[in-house]
Amino acid sequence: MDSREYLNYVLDKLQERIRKLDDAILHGQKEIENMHEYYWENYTEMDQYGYEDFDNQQALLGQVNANKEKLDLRRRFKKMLDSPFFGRVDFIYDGEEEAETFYIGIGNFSKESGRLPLVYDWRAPVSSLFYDYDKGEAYYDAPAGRMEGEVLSKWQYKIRGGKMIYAFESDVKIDDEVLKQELGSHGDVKLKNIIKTIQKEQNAIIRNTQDRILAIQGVAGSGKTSVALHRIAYLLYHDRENLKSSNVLVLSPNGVFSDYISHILPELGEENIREMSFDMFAYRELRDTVSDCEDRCDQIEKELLDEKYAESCRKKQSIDFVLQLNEFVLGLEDRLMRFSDLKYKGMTKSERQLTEMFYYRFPDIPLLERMQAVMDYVVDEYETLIGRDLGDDEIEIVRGKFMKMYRSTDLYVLYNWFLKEYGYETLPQVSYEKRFLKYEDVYPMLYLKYLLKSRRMDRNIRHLVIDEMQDYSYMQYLILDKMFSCKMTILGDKAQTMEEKTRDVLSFLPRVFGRGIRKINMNKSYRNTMEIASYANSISDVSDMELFERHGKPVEEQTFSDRKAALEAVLEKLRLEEFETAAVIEMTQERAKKSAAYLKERMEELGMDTENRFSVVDRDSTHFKKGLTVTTFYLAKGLEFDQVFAIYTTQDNTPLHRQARYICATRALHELYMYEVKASQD
Ligand SMILES: Nc1ncnc2c1ncn2[C@@H]1O[C@H](COP(=O)(O)OP(=O)(O)OP(=O)(O)O)[C@@H](O)[C@H]1O
Repeated sequence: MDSREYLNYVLDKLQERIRKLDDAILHGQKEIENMHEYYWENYTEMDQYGYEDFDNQQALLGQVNANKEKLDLRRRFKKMLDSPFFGRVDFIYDGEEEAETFYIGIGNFSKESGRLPLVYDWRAPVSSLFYDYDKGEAYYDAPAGRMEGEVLSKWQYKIRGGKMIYAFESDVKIDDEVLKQELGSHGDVKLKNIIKTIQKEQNAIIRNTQDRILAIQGVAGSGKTSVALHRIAYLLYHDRENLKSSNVLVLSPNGVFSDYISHILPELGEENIREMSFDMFAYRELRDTVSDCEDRCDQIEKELLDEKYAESCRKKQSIDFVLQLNEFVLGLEDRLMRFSDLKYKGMTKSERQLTEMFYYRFPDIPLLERMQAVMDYVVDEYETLIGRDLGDDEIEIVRGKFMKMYRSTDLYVLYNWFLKEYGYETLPQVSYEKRFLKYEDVYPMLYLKYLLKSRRMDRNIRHLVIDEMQDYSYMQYLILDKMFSCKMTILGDKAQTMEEKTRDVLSFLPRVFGRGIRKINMNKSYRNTMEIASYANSISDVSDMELFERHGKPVEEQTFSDRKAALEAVLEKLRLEEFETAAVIEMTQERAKKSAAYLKERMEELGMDTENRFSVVDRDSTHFKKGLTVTTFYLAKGLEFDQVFAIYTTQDNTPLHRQARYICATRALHELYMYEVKASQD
């Protein structure tokens, strides 16, 4: 059967299965309704122990789940009606006479459940032949062992609306053609799935299951984020027993980024995963100590204005600072405690007895939790003696007596002791409501917290993805190591560090996570045209980057006498009819705000649709929209746009500004405009 016939055959079978599923789902829904009805009619008469009630509930739950599975399946098959497969491999197993044909698509599909697939999921073992080999000897690893043989041919297809647009036998060159088409297209607003064109080096990362921690240093646009998400989809597919979407957490830079990537997993047939920014997590963890904290955006804005500020921040995240905190906590054992005799009704313990217990019975319990352990022990002993449990009120009184033996349990106060002792400027001594923590102190305080109290690790998380790894400090990694002992995919690009110097976290990660970490480099860039990538690299002295051969317009550099003139030029060059996305990227929030106001007004004057095709992305934004986005370089990180207009002033010439320009430039897919504003005005 040739591939067109095969397509029709698969479409036919898909329709058939969808029809069957429709019936089964309807039947299931009726069943659920009947069960509900039965329950409400009979529940007063159900046996007094609740067994029947329980059985009914279980049966209902079972039916609901079964129906949900069918609904998911139907959704997948309906999606497959549009494009059931995109690839094919003809493979002859060693020792066999005839080749077998494997069609590859977004999900598995067979005529009936349990039958051999007509289409194989791109994550199935056999599908790796498609990504890893051209014609010739090949193998894949199946659950039963290694399957060796020869790839006789490989095909690629474009199918839309169930119609074959093209089909050709592919070799390396044509592979590149397809990739070029994919990369050259505009029409996607958010990050797209890349299953049709996953490259060999990317596939190795996606299918890596043996390493506990995978750290990927990849140049801008090399597909790190895409690969990390496809890797999660792959792991979910292969380890369904142990890994559910809810077990995966992405530490992402901000809410817009989360939205930008949010559809990929659902598109690949998986449920979405949880995401969170580390700053948000830190803020939540410190909420009972301080009433508010600065975040990374505040810090970058300050660093742009004052280079010295950056220095002080860096100092407080350094290895030396960590060592000082460790040393401080060692000394704190004595300094923090003031033991005294304890007496409550018949419960008595001398100062000496309590001291001994504190130091010798529970030495491994973190300092701020140890007194509770001593108390539990003493109370337990007393309750056995009197033959009854103490009431809640009594326990509270006893707890008060024990806790008084700490000079302070307030993390804010203890951190201040540390700052004073080691010669740093201390925090103002104010009440909780007025405690506002600068960004430079957020993670040191959190680190101190975890030295003094056991960390509350989320056991439910089995895989952690850390994107933009270069933005996390040594101290932040130590905290992450204390919180999570699960598998991790860590990815980033040292050239995109948002500081004056690039930060190569791979140099210290093994020190934090131990030897179980596997480092991988991705040097080929796919996002930008060659013109844009070469321009960007010249800003940041990046030289070890391989560029994908795709050409576009030259980068336009222009200097303007004032901001208004630059923004007018943006309006002139903006081509929202042709492109889906464009961005004006500014250095600071304040400037982004002003430019956004100007642009919005002017776009309205020009009759453009600002309601649907204009948005401002600031630190509170949670959505990424099509059209023109006005934002700052630090929020644009990780995103991409068809047209990018970077706007900066002549005075923006610190190393950090240079880094910022690099980040702006690498966001552009097709066209890049670098606009310098001459005057010192903002
Ligand atoms: N194999 C591929 N096939 C098709 N497109 C790809 C492939 N690899 C990467 N791309 C595209 O390249 C662009 C960059 O991908 P992605 O955002 O994942 O890279 P990144 O390394 O995380 O980038 P950055 O660090 O610069 O934000 C995206 O448009 C993505 O779809």
